[in-house]
Amino acid sequence: MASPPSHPSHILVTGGAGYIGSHAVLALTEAGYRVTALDNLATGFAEAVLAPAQLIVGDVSNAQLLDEIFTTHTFQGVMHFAASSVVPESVHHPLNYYRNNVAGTLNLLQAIQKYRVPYFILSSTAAVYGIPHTNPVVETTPLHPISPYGRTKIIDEWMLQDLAKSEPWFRYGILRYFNVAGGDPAGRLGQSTPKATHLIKLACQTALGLHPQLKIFGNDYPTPDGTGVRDFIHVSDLVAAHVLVLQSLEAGHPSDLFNCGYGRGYSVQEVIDAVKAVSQVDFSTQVTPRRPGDPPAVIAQVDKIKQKIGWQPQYEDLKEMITTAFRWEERLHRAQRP
Ligand SMILES: NC(=O)c1ccc[n+]([C@@H]2O[C@H](COP(=O)([O-])OP(=O)(O)OC[C@H]3O[C@@H](n4cnc5c(N)ncnc54)[C@H](O)[C@@H]3O)[C@@H](O)[C@H]2O)c1
Ligand SMILES: O=c1ccn([C@@H]2O[C@H](COP(=O)(O)OP(=O)(O)O[C@H]3O[C@H](CO)[C@H](O)[C@H](O)[C@H]3O)[C@@H](O)[C@H]2O)c(=O)[nH]1
Repeated sequence: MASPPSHPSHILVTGGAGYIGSHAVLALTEAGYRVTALDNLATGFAEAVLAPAQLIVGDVSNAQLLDEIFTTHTFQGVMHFAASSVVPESVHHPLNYYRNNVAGTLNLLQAIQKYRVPYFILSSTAAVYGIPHTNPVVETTPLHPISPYGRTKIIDEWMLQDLAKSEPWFRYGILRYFNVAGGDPAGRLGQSTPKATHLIKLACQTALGLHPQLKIFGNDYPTPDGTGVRDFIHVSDLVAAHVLVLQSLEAGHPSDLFNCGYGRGYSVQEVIDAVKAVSQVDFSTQVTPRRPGDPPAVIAQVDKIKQKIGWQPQYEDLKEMITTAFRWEERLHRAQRP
């Protein structure tokens, strides 16, 4: 982690009460930044915004609120995590996704233009690539999103790129996350997302007896063991990348776009075996048909982020990542028991 600057920049973190945003708030605070989170608590939790960061409860779509926030504070940068991000939900309610992810981001960018906030970091996603024909996926791989969610994130990327072309004082970093998992290794934060659909979180919940069994969505993929393969990145490594990208913009580097993963894949079966080993529970699984829209394998090419901003992951070990997720899930489980 970089040493704290002598005059801390003030960073606005939208979605700062959510899973990844709350870890970013913590990483920014530890790097010496002053942090304010803006979150409507749709899927986030006020207690996830750890002091001394401040939370403003409100919506990025509220232009009047943004006027108030940007006139009472001077921000040097914005990290924009606030979004809706459940792929199947985006298929059933596409306009809600365009409203929250596109209109919300547009509203925020209009305020950023009005108040001249120089640095912006966007949460994008591997979902912009759709079903990759080859792996690993490079940043220049053509974009073929297959869900409204993925399309809303491409539109966000385009808005940023066009704004930067028209405003020379404005620079951005776009981070395309692959599969994010785990929690703060010191146990202060984790993934509390309600109704999460993510494999590692669901497997940990199943190990704790919260689900009778874990479904394996297809074992007939053209992969070594037939189950889907994904590139899992620990949330603490991901938010460290955000801080480095922000610092590179502050140091004068140009706008850029980066994949965020580890460049290696684990299969669904390998993840399940690792969760069983960590939890020491041999929970039940059931193979079901493939989940519609799931690519067989998605693995990031991550040379660019390593070479350009010197990002070095610390938590690549799958069992270590799962251990942090499992410990957080145990804590949530204990807190919810009468
Ligand atoms: N979790 C992943 O695997 C993953 C992968 C790729 C990209 N992403 C992206 O990362 C970002 C964070 O995702 P997450 O997993 O932490 O999800 P999350 O749901 O935990 O966090 C999103 C946060 O944004 C808030 N929010 C949503 N709409 C808002 C609005 N209009 N105004 C203010 N706050 C609002 C929610 O209350 C929540 O706290 C999202 O942009 C998501 O698309 C996540
Ligand atoms: O109960 C489950 C849940 C998942 N899976 C499998 O596990 C793998 C990972 O699935 P996740 O739902 O955990 O993650 P996705 O790869 O579908 O999607 C995640 O990564 C995407 C980028 O690749 C998007 O960013 C998206 O928002 C984010 O949820 C897939 O092969 C899926 O079929 C199961 O077998 N059983």
